[in-house]
Amino acid sequence: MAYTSSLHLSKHLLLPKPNRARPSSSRSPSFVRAARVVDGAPHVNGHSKKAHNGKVQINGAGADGKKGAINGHGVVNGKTHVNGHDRIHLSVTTGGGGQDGTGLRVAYQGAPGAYSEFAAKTALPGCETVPCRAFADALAAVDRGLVDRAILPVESTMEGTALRNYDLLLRHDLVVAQEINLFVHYCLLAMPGVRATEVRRVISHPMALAHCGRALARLGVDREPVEDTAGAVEMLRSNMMLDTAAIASPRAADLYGLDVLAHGLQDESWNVTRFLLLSKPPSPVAVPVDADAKTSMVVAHRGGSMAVVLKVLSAFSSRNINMSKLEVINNEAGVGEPRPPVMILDTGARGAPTLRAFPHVLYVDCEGAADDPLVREAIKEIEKFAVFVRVLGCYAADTNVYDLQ
Ligand SMILES: O=C(O)C(=O)C[C@]1(C(=O)O)C=C[C@@H](O)C=C1
Repeated sequence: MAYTSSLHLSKHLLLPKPNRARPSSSRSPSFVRAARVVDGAPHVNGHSKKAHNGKVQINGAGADGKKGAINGHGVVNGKTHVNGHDRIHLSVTTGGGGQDGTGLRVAYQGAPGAYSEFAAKTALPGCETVPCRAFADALAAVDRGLVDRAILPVESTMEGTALRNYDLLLRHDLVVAQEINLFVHYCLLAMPGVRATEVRRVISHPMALAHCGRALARLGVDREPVEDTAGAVEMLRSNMMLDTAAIASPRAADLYGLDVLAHGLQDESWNVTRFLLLSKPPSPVAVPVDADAKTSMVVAHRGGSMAVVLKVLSAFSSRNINMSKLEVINNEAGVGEPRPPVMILDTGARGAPTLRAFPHVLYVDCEGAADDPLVREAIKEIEKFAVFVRVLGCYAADTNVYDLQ
């Protein structure tokens, strides 16, 4: 049987902790933190709103997504909000997310205007972004030393872990240097003058189509996946497609001069994607002394029972180490429709790094630095019963969620 189960996370994605003071950067005024948390509830524009069912409200978009909506279609500032979410307006202007990116080249999948590009610019203000046809090309560009970093989306609040991107990451001798969480606000874009009623087909990245499934069903349009959201917009523009719309960011609309037919197309109002910035080892970024560290690893085991999951949990919990992600992958051969085993580059292998196949794998993120004595002990304990452990990186935990303005 092939299955994945995920106990991950996203406490961090959903409920970011109060932020340590970071210097704001004037270099990237277009990115803001989307939510700050005080007392465990996200604050947007200084308002903390918790719905009666414990879900978070943003700018009045209720947990049922219906506030301000007429037949599920809200209209705010004259724009249609298909899923009833108000467009999120933020007044928190704390600047870019991370380190100075001046002089750094960051590869991303897609055309200019893709969410990955925004995430890279937020994480490394001032960096030069390098578009690539596919994520594999972006990672290969780091491998070959053509760029300094690649950016890879690895999970989203709506879809969980992006397994295909993890597969890619594990095949390379790269380390996680930084993380960044981006609020993903989807718009429906069309050629200037095209009306919503004229749209027969919607094109976008498969993840964007999945995140907007309910809205697209309501619109009753055909869906076609393409490589990335901004690529879809570029395609509309260059082919002058008048019966087709694209799902992409409001920034992509500005960049390519398209009309925004609707905002807030995502099925869930709280739609956050987590990206990792990857570099060649050793990581060029030291975790600042005043920052919380996070360590990501992959653990391969013999399978046969879920007891190993409990052992991993116990290795961390017995040392009071918090885990922020645990993804369980079991790809057994011969039953049902198996997924192929996970291929992991064994970077510690004698001689050249070797690709090894593992059907039973766990993806783990924990709080703490890889060289913290307790984290080291936990990993040593796991190594006793695991077949293979590879630390993917140790980096500063960034619990902020950033938004495009
Ligand atoms: O197509 C883009 O714009 C991307 O950056 C890729 C991607 C993804 O692969 O998840 C990134 C964020 C959004 O969730 C949608 C698509």
